[in-house]
Amino acid sequence: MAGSPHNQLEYEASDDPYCYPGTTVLKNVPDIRDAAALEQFEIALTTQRGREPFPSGRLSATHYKAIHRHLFQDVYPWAGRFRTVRIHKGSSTFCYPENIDGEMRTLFAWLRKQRLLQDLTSVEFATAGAHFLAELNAIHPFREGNGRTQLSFLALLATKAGHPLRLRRLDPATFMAAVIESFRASEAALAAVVLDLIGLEN
Ligand SMILES: Nc1ncnc2c1ncn2[C@@H]1O[C@H](COP(=O)(O)OP(=O)(O)OP(=O)(O)O)[C@@H](O)[C@H]1O
Repeated sequence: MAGSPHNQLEYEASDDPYCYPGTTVLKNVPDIRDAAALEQFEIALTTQRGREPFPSGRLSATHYKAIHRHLFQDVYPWAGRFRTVRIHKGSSTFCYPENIDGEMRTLFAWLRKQRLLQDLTSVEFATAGAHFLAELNAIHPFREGNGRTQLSFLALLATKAGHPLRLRRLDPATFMAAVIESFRASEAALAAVVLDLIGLEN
């Protein structure tokens, strides 16, 4: 999450049109050319935007884009728009750009069919919420900012479903390990993290 070490987690992309030529620094609104300075700016501005009310919506794919746009509007000119390049992290290759729109439609149709995960027990919500997060992460629709958008959206979903998240309990390293595990093998660890965030009170 914001502030996590980016060393081996950085996207690897050659000739990435999102970056300044010959660098891995993403082109950005204030035209910052230094990676560390950009990271600091990004954390500061997205934290500030994260404290503001989020755009309202129907918890749809369009709403998901609006949340990314809200968080990253000061940082990236493409905030709120799906990526057009292939990306991977470590050994995980995310959805090819030509399939993102269709995969997002399929995932959000599933979410609607599941009635936005309402009327579920805590354990049921955690299991379904983890599946939703795992799928979202496998799609990774944005060039940057997927983690923060995933969690912001899950928090909205959880509140609407009556299981508000206590995000102060989130341990970024545990969360990331569980997300990576969900990509490779099992969603169980991620469900346990979500359950811990909502508690067992209902
Ligand atoms: N090797 C990996 N395989 C699958 N998912 C990964 C891997 N490494 C990190 N992730 C997940 O990718 C998401 C982060 O994506 P991205 O870097 O686009 O978001 P961010 O908001 O910019 O970063 P962060 O979440 O670190 O603040 C997190 O959910 C993280 O757990």
